[in-house]
Amino acid sequence: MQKIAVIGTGYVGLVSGTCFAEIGNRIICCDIDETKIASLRRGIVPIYEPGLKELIDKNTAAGRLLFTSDVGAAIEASDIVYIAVGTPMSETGEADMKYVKDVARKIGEHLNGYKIIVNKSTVPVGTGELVRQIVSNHRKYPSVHFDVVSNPEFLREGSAISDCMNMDRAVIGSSSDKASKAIADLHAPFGTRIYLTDLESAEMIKYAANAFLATKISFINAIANICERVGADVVQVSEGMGLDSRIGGKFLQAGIGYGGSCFPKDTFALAHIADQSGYDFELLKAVIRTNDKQRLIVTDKLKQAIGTIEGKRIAVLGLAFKPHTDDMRYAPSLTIVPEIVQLGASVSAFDPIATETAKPLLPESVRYCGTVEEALEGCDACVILTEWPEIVGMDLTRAKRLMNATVLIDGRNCISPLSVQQHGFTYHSVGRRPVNVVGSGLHTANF
Ligand SMILES: NC(=O)C1=CN([C@@H]2O[C@H](COP(=O)(O)OP(=O)(O)OC[C@H]3O[C@@H](n4cnc5c(N)ncnc54)[C@H](O)[C@@H]3O)[C@@H](O)[C@H]2O)C=CC1
Ligand SMILES: O=C(O)[C@H]1O[C@H](OP(=O)(O)OP(=O)(O)OC[C@H]2O[C@@H](n3ccc(=O)[nH]c3=O)[C@H](O)[C@@H]2O)[C@H](O)[C@@H](O)[C@@H]1O
Repeated sequence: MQKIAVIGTGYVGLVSGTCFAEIGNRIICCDIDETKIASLRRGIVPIYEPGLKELIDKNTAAGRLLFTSDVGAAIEASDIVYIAVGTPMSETGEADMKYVKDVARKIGEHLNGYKIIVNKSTVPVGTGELVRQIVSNHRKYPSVHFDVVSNPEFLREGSAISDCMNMDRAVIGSSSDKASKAIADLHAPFGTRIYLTDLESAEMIKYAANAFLATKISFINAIANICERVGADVVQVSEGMGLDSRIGGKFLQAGIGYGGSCFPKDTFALAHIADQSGYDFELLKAVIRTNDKQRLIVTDKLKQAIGTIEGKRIAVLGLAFKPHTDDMRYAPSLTIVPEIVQLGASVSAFDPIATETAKPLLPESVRYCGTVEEALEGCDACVILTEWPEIVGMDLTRAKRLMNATVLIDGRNCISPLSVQQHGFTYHSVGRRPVNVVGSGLHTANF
């Protein structure tokens, strides 16, 4: 059993702290946000993540998971201190390191014995060294030693618990073998593969991984745009490409582009790191530009389908940046909904979970609906922005009855073209052919 302080109770701090508790460690999750800590102590989990509340309740009841706003006391009571605070995008594109630096100072001030300081936040290369210097400079007892480790997080929102419990790999970077071993041992109960490296490479692995995944998405979106023009079907193209094990089928789902708290900010941050190092990362900059443009295709398609948007009623289905989360950070809906409203349409929006997070961020005129059906009633077109199961599985017969006109813009390619066509809808997707060719797809050799 390790005594661990996790500083920052955002997605990463809460999920990884809870998973470390689940495998038998004593975890103190701490945050300077006292309201958040007070809620967590009352059993109210501030984010929507499937399975998280149940796991928090189980581990708090077992006494393995504690919450406090006294960050100093949590540091003093622990042998391992995880930094899991935000590194948001600053105005100039680079990661804002303010919170990490504040935490490093705090750790220095409360370093009452040997501790391993582990950075889980996504940070520019060199941050481990920066943390080491800040902690050193603020040490109350200069004779007390510490080690710094980089252990970046790879979980995805919406499947965070399972990602954490079944990591593909844990990347552990440090110049101290003793500290690396301790953090590798901590991961042993997860049965995960361990990749040991130096601090700088571990920090770079995180950015490179996110930038590569973002590149796959922008690449397939560009292919989808070409498919539309030349009459190919991007779903079949990506399936056919993905069967090559060197390419792999994951992250090749075309649509309106990536959003969320990480890909947008991490691609910008890596482009900035490259610029600072004297390398113009043109490829990554093109990935970002392609993604920014991709969300604009929704209103183009809408105009194409219904002519003028002014005075029309549009149903927007899905607001969160992906299903199974209430996170609205850099969600495509934040660009698309204001654009539709600005073009003079009235918007009826439905999202099963993200409505409350979305409200302060979207135009006041948006009408929020409790069901897909309520949003569809009387509308001239329906736009799908997030592939929530209740949206993918909507009753098309009922939808057709409720809608004024039968235009469906599927920004996530999540509805079967054949099915919408059979129900009499005019279907607009991102790079799909209106109807799949019968007999297409994977067949065995003796077909
Ligand atoms: N959200 C995600 O799915 C993933 C995020 N990451 C990375 O992990 C880091 C954290 O991300 P999120 O959890 O989304 O962040 P977040 O912004 O949601 O939460 C950060 C928390 O840190 C707290 N905090 C800030 N300064 C503090 C201080 N001095 N002392 C104590 N608490 C403090 C804030 O009050 C907030 O509750 C970022 O670097 C992010 O890029 C990595 C993988 C996945
Ligand atoms: O650093 C992070 O914060 C995390 O960022 C992403 O996780 P997340 O943003 O939660 O969600 P993803 O499932 O990766 O989706 C990101 C965006 O890409 C979009 N996407 C994803 C896959 C795809 O094929 N096509 C596509 O458009 C999604 O709709 C979503 O908007 C990474 O997948 C995680 O490994 C990483 O830890």
